[in-house]
Amino acid sequence: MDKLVIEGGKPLSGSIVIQGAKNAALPILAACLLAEGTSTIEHVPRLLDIDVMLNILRELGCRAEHVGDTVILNTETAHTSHVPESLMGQMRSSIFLMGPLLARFGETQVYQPGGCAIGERKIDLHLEGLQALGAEIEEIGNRIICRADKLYGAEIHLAFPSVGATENIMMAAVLAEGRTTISNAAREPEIQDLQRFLNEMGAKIMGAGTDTITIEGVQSLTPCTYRVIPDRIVAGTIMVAAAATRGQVTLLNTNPAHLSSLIHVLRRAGVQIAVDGDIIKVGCPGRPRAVERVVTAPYPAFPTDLQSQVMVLLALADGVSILKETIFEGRLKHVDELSRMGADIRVDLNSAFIRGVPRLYGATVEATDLRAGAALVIAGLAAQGKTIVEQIHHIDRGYDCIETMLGRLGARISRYSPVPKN
Ligand SMILES: CC(=O)N[C@H]1[C@@H](OP(=O)(O)OP(=O)(O)OC[C@H]2O[C@@H](n3ccc(=O)[nH]c3=O)[C@H](O)[C@@H]2O)O[C@H](CO)[C@@H](O)[C@@H]1O
Ligand SMILES: C=C(OP(=O)(O)O)C(=O)O
Repeated sequence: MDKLVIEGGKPLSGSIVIQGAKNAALPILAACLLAEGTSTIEHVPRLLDIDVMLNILRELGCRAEHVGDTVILNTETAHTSHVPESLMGQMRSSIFLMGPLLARFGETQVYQPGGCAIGERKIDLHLEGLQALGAEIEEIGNRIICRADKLYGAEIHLAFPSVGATENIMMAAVLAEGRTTISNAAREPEIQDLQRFLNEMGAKIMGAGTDTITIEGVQSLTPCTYRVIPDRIVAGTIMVAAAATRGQVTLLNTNPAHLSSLIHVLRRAGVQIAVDGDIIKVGCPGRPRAVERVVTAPYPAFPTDLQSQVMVLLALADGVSILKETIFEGRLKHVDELSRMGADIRVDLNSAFIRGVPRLYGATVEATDLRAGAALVIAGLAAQGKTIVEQIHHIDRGYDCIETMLGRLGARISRYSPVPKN
């Protein structure tokens, strides 16, 4: 198993171009199935999750190439709507295939998706949405069989603004007969990106970015060329790393509007941030201040995917902060690892009470999930001494060579791969 070895204590400095968004690219790649032919998707990061998505698409009969950051995907040859269990289990985003496969083939067989162990992560809202469009769903153990000779537009109210359920319903409804309305829809920027992509293929969708999305079904879609938005979570991770190491970093190719809740929190912590078009400059010359209360919630509120990274900054801040996680019930596992590095954090239910310490100390720690892993890397960069982060396959799901990216900013970080046995 690969590990990251970090010599901490060096402020990050320099500039960096932000990769394309994993959480936008994954549903867009699945949505390519809706149009038979070759789509070209640009700005697709090179990540484990993207590899898994492309492998699933190949298994379905598509031809997929990932050259640089461009994916060329021919879906014309797709011949099955059955996703193998072993591939479904490799990530959460495999569930995005359900809507497009149902819309294209009139039936699909999938399994419960895998992914990071950050909570129960049910898929009931996905299934209820597809049922409302006319699908019959049979669950046999882990297996889910979904059938609909035809899909019909419907009014769907989500009990919770689930990102994945909103996207799956959009993808299924796009070829349904009539109008679908999703109320209490998720408003994340990745949903707006999916709307833009589907509309580019000929769909008629309005309202992404608000809590009501309207989809007028169309007969067919045409493949297109599309560029994925920048990854706001990777950008946010770098911003926090710059602040935690008291460095000075310029981020290029960002969408600052997508980061406004983080920018607000960082400014409250005393971090200096300047925004100019798609450029964000972050500097933190002194010790950050505690932030009384940060609560994760659906967009545009503070994102759960940046909770663990910001915890590291608050662990080093002057004073006591409270960080409350409201999206995933199991997303505070990094607290134990940060405590091993000297952080003073107490967890009560879904809230972390963080008493800032002047410094963290290097230790051997384990990434328990993707963003927890990113947080431990930030902690290692800011800490005194050597940190070894294990189980970094989680990090590789979402960051395109994190060590190269941080190395360009002056970080002393390297990947250790065990020598293969003969
Ligand atoms: C690939 C992708 O885009 N992943 C993101 C997506 O995940 P994902 O789409 O899985 O997140 P959701 O918004 O669906 O989940 C949010 C909450 O709703 C619950 N829920 C969800 C669906 C459902 O059918 N039933 C149900 O109860 C989940 O258990 C969780 O507690 O949004 C999350 C919340 O912003 C992010 O952390 C993930 O990075
Ligand atoms: C939780 C995440 O991803 P996924 O939904 O793919 O598990 C994430 O990107 O932080």
